[in-house]
Amino acid sequence: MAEITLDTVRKEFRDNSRTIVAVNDLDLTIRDGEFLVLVGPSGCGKTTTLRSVAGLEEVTSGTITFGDEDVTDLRARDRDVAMVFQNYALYPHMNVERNIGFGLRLSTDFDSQEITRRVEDTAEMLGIEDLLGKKPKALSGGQQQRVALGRAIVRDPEVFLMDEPLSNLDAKLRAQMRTELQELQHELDVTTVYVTHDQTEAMAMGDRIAIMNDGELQQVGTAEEVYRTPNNEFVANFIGSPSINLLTATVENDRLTGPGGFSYELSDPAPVEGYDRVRVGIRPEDMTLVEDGIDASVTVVEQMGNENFCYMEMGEVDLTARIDASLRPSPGETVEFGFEETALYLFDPETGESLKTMTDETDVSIEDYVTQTE
Ligand SMILES: Nc1ncnc2c1ncn2[C@@H]1O[C@H](COP(=O)(O)OP(=O)(O)OP(=O)(O)O)[C@@H](O)[C@H]1O
Repeated sequence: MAEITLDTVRKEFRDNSRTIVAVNDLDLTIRDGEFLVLVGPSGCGKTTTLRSVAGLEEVTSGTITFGDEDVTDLRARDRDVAMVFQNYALYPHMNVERNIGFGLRLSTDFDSQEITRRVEDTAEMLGIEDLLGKKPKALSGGQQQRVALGRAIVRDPEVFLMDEPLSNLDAKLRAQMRTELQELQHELDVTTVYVTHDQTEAMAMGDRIAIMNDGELQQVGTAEEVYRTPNNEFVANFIGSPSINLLTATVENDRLTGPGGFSYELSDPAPVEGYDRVRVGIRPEDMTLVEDGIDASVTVVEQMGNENFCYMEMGEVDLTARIDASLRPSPGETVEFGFEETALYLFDPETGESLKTMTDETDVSIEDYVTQTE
């Protein structure tokens, strides 16, 4: 087991005469035994960060340590890590047993009895002991993914690194494998870094989530922390599905005034003191339709089964509210919406920094959130 520390890790690529900063002085600690999910939009530097931890990229500057050991200059094969990629990279001509044992056979550390024992134990752990004689092409996507995992587990590494390992699976299997992988990781207690661009997957799986944008770490925290107390507008907007509603409002005394008649009097104006403009965020799940709220015009209502998504316009701002399944306003109808002030997010209009610490007083738990949005 190992705690992984990235200290001011920077990775630049040269592309013709241009310098691309893929990872910009990243500080991050992954705790011993933790399942940390690295998430962010395409090109934000997730894979480069993971490959740097693996030793597959040489960092431009900064240090990476596993426990007390500085591994920055160690080659990949001298770091005790196992990687699982989205393309399973199984050897097509080898059966499952040989695929799982391949890495062990290359090493001089294991005799054939030990290899057989380890492969059988791993296959049993993954529920694929009946498939040991089969070739990859005879396996389903989920089974192939288990074999790829088996190849990583069998080595009993200090660190697991996974890059979108479930992205080739269909939605149902992906959801099932998420749970299995999480259970397995907790059972094995191996420090794990898991990369995905899917925030729902990140929320569902990570002990903690590290959100990156443009090579920079935006926030690290539990699902609940990044959802309820985002550091900035980027995190608030990236986490949540459908996305948070955002608008710019002017501030006059205690009153926020925005597009299309948005008007709201803050009972606690302290966060916006000194601002004449702020960015306001309201999560779709924090909005309710009420009788004496703020006007918006309904455009579409999407029925989701256990609830409805109500899409609306308020001046030039598009809004989404998650409303009760029994409520079905008609397109074109003017409705009124409300929210609790504690559920309001406020951001600096220039820097995007959060202006308030959210309190967790709304009734949507993270568990509800994850199941509802799948
Ligand atoms: N070998 C390379 N040479 C030049 N530029 C690179 C190289 N590898 C990555 N980059 C650039 O570095 C930045 C970060 O890329 P990276 O693959 O780490 O992002 P990512 O968040 O993993 O994206 P995705 O989710 O699309 O895989 C991008 O701008 C990418 O184009």
